Amino acid sequence: MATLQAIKYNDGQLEILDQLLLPESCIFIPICNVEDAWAAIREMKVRGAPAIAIVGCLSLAVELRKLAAPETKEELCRFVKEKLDYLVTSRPTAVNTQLAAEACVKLCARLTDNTSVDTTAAKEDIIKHLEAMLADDVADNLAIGEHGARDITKKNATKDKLRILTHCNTGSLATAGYGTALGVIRSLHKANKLDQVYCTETRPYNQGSRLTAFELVYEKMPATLVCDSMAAAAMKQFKIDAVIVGADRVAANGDTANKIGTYQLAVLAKSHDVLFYVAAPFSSIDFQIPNGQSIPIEERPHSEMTHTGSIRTAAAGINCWNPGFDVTPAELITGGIITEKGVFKPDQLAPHQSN
Ligand SMILES: CSC[C@H]1O[C@H](OP(=O)(O)O)[C@H](O)[C@@H]1O
Repeated sequence: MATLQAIKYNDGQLEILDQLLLPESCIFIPICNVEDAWAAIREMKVRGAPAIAIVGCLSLAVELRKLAAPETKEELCRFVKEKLDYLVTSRPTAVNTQLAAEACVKLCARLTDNTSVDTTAAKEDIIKHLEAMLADDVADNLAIGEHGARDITKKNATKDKLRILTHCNTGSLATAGYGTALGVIRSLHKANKLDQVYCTETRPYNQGSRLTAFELVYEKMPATLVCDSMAAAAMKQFKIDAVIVGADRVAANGDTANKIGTYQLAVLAKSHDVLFYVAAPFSSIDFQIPNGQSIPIEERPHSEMTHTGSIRTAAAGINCWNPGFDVTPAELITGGIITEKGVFKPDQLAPHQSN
């Protein structure tokens, strides 16, 4: 069975699954330009570190396909950089869009310097570069799945099947397909090594109950929904073998920003002697920052806490604190960081970065 798709892109036509309508409705909406993408990302119609970068960059490819080639490559690259700089402002914590923008700007510089490439050919090269992100991300996720499943199985060699707890949504709805942490869970399931997935609701946006549960039911994986407040009791009661979460930005030392609630799961995993893994492609690792203290944490609207849809569920007038993310220190990531290049100790990432 094919896994769910959050992003549809064919010959310059881009559509995204409006995740605000899940799980009740599966409705794709068109993204016709960078402004559409920015709004959809900010409103979290599409979310998930890799998916945000991919939708942003594909929206630029949509615009470039319609754009008459400018007079000069310098003009073309100014256009591209301006659009990418705007996209990066949509949500501050995930680093994927920033890294994708930097890579595209470097490509523009190489094309500008290459006198054998004219403006039209340069535009085509940039479009191809942006469009390749879809397939590259799926390939990364399949590799993450295999590396992660192998490592967890090896570290639980006496267990026939494994019990995994996961947080937020890190599956096909957060990426171009297959997923990161949920990709590892898919690979464990494929290898017939999965006893049960416990997915947390992940308040206040409920990525777990609305999105991860949707993916797990869709693919008939053995899964149980738990409230965020049940995590400690679940680890004790069900003897969880490992916690696997995603990442929005991993710092050079392995400190990891991920959905709010991740840090407390890491603390609980430590106290219950449960392995704690982060699953993330290198496109989520920011080697430009030394540790987690430099990671910007997005504050989301208070209405995400005080309302469920249009229904108020918190007392009017109460003050709120609604950070979208928290930072888990590297020393709590006891299982390691699962990447498309392998599983590494949190402080062992730098030697494996691409040049
Ligand atoms: C595949 S990483 C997904 C990552 O992004 C989520 O945040 P959001 O739903 O706010 O975009 C969450 O932190 C996940 O771990």
